[in-house]
Amino acid sequence: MAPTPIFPVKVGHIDDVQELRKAKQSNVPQRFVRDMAERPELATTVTHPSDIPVIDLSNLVKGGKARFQAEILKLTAACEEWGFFQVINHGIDVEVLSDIEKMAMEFFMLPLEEKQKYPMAPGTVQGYGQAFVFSEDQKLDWCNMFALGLEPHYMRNLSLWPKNPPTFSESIENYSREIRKLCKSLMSFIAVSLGLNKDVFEDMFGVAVQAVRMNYYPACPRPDLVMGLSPHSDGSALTVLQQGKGSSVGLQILKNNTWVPVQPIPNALVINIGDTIEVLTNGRYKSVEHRAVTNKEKDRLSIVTFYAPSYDIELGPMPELMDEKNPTKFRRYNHGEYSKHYVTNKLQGKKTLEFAKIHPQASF
Ligand SMILES: O=C(O)CCC(=O)C(=O)O
Ligand SMILES: [Fe+2]
Repeated sequence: MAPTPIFPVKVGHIDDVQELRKAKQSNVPQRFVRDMAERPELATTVTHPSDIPVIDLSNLVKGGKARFQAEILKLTAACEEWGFFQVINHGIDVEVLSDIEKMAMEFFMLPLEEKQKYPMAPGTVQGYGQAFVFSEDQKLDWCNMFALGLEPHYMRNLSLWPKNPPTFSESIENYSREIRKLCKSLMSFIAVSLGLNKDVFEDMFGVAVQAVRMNYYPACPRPDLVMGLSPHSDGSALTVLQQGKGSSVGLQILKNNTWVPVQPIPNALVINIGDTIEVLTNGRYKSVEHRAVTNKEKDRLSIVTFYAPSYDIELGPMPELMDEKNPTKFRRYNHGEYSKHYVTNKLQGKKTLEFAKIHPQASF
């Protein structure tokens, strides 16, 4: 079952951040100003970019036994300790990556009236606007999004694309096909890293759902007061994130209570573990909270693909990964229901995973 819109929701007036940027004001409207505790504290963020693991996919795909084993160990550590890594030598043509970026920027640079022909309704992540806004008093992110729920039949959703010239359809089709291949291959290596059969996820997921979201963060006069994208974990199994060339550094992940920026590596893709893998592995690999911050001078683009099981699939921790010392932490549930829960709640750290958590009963 695919996520369905919920109505009616009163979200109040939502300023378009690109239009605010064009107006060149030195301040930001109150609805974007975070309460003290939620402000990004840009000055105190650590910068150890080299800490975030880098996985060389070529070692896994064609590396020979020794290199394969060594890279699998790196992957295990990356998933266990970080939940995030950057993948290099992923085999995706740089043109495929640059095409989608170009196309996304062309879209965001269209006049507002054009973009608003594809409005994002509350409770869906489809079209242009601000997702995850559900009340009039909710603070807004300094971000514009354009999202396409691609599922397996993504052509259907391409009609959303303005003008839809063949090159646009082609770029997004190529991109999605390549990212799907990458996700399948990463899922198989993740299975191996857990000591499982390499096809276990592929067999379990059915026809995997894929959605792409393009996030555009215009430069902001007060990056210290606003959030580009609120802290959250992803509801997917795996997320593939492309940071736009020449964009400002904006993605940060929460590690040991500190926000660590992810420095873009040219042509690398950022991968992160989503809630679904956390559930399947009974918490061995965790989805990690992340957020985006803005920059005073530079804008930023990210293109994000969420890869998840088919909506009909029932999920829960895998028996192979549980034992007496590691009893079940999550209940079984239908993945479509989880997705619906995810898109109909505001982004708030790892709160959405509460949906699946089992809280041990006090025994009497
Ligand atoms: O723009 C980014 O780097 C973060 C995007 C993200 O986390 C998301 O779209 O889920
Ligand atoms: Fe995310």
